[in-house]
Amino acid sequence: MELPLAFTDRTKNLLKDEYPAFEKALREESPISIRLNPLKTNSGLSGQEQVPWCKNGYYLQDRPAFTFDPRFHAGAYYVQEASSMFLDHVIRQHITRPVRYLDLCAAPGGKTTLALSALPAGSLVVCNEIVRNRAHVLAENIIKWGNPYCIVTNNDSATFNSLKHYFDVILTDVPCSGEGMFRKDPVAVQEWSASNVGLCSERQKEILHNIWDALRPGGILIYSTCTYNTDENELIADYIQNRLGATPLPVKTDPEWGIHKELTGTVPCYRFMPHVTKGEGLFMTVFRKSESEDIIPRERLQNRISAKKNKNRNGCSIPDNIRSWIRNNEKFFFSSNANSIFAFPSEYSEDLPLFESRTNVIHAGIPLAYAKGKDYIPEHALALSTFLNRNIFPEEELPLNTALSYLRRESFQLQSNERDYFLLTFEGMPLGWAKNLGNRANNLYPQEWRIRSGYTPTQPLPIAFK
Ligand SMILES: C[S@@+](CC[C@H](N)C(=O)[O-])C[C@H]1O[C@@H](n2cnc3c(N)ncnc32)[C@H](O)[C@@H]1O
Repeated sequence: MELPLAFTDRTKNLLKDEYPAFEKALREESPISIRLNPLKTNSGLSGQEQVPWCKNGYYLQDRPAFTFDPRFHAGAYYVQEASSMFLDHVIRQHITRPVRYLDLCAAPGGKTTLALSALPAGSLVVCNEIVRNRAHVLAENIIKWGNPYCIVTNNDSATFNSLKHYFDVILTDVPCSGEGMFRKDPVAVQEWSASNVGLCSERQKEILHNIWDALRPGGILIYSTCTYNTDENELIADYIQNRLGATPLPVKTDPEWGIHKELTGTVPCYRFMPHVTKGEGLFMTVFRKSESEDIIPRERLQNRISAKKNKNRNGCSIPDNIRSWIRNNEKFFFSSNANSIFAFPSEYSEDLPLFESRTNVIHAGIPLAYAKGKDYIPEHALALSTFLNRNIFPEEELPLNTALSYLRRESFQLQSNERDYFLLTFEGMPLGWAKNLGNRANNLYPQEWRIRSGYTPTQPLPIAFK
């Protein structure tokens, strides 16, 4: 790896005596890590080292071909770089009651799926991505994770400006110059320039201004980047303190984790660098918004919208049998939209219409079914939802080869002759639906999610759940 000269000059200045160790570590292999979905796997991983700052994070010894593991497609785990999992520690330390949480720059969804597992149960997560095709990848990962307390939007950060004091917590995992990805991604090295660092830091300030009003007084802001320079890190932390008037919120950490403290200024910052921490580059700092402003009651925002939008909810005619497709259905409200039926947690029945009217919602709650003629076809998201009622549909467990054929959307046959919608599983985990016609089955796996490679592994899967 040929590092840009301006980068080495700047970083030598910053790290001083530590620089040689840092550069040496940049030339070493990146550790591989995954984070388990506690709602889909209630165990740990056998024989693997745990990521110390994340309850469900594990290092792997090698990089398996995740694409050919059906459990990956079932949402049993997310492949995430270990340093990023520090968010788990921050959330568990500072957030103890259910919150309304915004993940502003969320695709592909690593930190969103983490928050969905780490936040107190009953929290609502709104995750947003500005780039349209990345927003769809985000929605795919949220659907696989299977937690219904989530809304996915595709908007510019300025859109959130009007939701004054709505969120209790906002994570801004901002676009940055990506120095922390140099070891994993050669493109990040090629695209780096000192002028881009300047552009990134201006954009970061603009993003922070855009969402600042949406955070309630007393609410928490988590700011993170995956870069090393201070322009996008400590200097932005100073800016949040001095220009936005926020108070830094220290995070207790274990010295054994090797987290580096701030390199300039006095705001407590948490720096992950490969010569001291086992992971890629990450910077994180946490603030509390001052309580001095009067809080705008959330109801005031909601009432303007919800009366009209909610007219059709709950009361609309949803067939009872479809309501029974999810567990604890008394905790959800049901709604239909064109030919589709979906469910959303009742305690947020006033919130969804707000987002539907102010943002571009591309996924919310649990899509249940869509009407085709007289038939209701179960949605793929229902198969992957952690609220799916497993007593409704017949199931068939697939061996590895057939599971991979199914995930490639190839045609295949089921053991059963029963004509019905079948839930297909691998090691007991739902993968999706097939409509069994007796002599053959229609593969209902989403076309755009299918595995595009014909390769089938011959070795047993290298990840062993306990
Ligand atoms: C560091 S990545 C987010 C990674 C994500 N949080 C995760 O953990 O998987 C930053 C994201 O910000 C998005 N982005 C780019 N420009 C933006 C802007 N002006 N405002 C908000 N987000 C932006 C990028 O498309 C990218 O998906």
